[in-house]
Amino acid sequence: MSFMQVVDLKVHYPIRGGFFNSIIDWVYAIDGIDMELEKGKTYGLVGESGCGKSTTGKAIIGLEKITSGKIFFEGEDVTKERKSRTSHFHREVQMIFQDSHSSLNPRKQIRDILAEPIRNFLNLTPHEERKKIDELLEIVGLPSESKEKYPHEFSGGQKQRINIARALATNPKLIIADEPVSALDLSVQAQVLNFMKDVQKKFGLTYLFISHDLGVVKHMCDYIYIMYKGRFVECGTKKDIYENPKHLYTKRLLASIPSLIPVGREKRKQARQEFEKVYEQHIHKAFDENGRVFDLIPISNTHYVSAASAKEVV
Ligand SMILES: Nc1ncnc2c1ncn2[C@@H]1O[C@H](COP(=O)(O)OP(=O)(O)OP(=O)(O)O)[C@@H](O)[C@H]1O
Repeated sequence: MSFMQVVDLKVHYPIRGGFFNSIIDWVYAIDGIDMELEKGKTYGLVGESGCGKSTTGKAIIGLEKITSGKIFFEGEDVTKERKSRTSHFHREVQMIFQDSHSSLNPRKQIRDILAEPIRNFLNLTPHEERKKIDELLEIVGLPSESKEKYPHEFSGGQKQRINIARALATNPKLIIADEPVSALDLSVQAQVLNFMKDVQKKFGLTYLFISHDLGVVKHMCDYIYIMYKGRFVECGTKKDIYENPKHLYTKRLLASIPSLIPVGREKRKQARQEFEKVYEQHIHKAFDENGRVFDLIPISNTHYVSAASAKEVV
């Protein structure tokens, strides 16, 4: 039994028009995709804007109406609409979105934001609930006093940590992360990505990581699906995709990353030597939330990772 399986999934949106507002055409947002996710791994879903990535995430979690196909979670058929899915599914599968700000209710204190999923899914006493909220804040590296505050009192990176804390509140097994760092400043992106990796290790989470950025996906994912116009044109391990891309579209996407981390053993060796030489010039200093300095290195035009993990990859 696979952890999660998506079979021939289609989501088609009708386009209405004319005098009677009848259906005049269809958008084939997802047009027959198959996926198989294994527990504890990170899967990347990559492609350019409009190719159907977000629709895939939303269809899996039940926020989009499925035209046809099947979704199985731990052997259970969960293809039906979200409201008809079991509370087991709602508890075990969570989603975080790009816009960390608008996904937090500005009128609620952090304590109430985190209490909501706890009250919906876990049967805790008020004392246990308070303890759980403190634990969640500790996991995401925020001080306990944060629970008295409101979302506007936090930075973008801290807000995304609160979103992650909320997603973790129900002890999920799968987190679908839709562009979780693309709205954040570059130095904060690396912090949040590395933090997500730590949380994954700690709780054995599976991630479905949606991104248009192959640099970020390379840093995060074990297995990658390349999406183009509602279909997968290629899928494979990180090594398959980056070292031996088959489809022209994947090659084009890869070519668009001016990467410091090239493909192929020989080239990597050269790059390591080069890396050591130019390390000092490429390094960017950043500060974490506790004011500690750390080094960042660019992996694409728009994304940075910590220099320590870039060294590992090169
Ligand atoms: N509710 C809707 N009604 C009609 N068309 C839609 C709807 N939602 C999405 N679409 C269309 O479906 C296609 C896929 O959209 P989707 O948001 O999944 O793409 P994406 O790959 O996530 O893009 P981005 O990276 O820009 O978020 C697009 O052509 C989009 O315009």
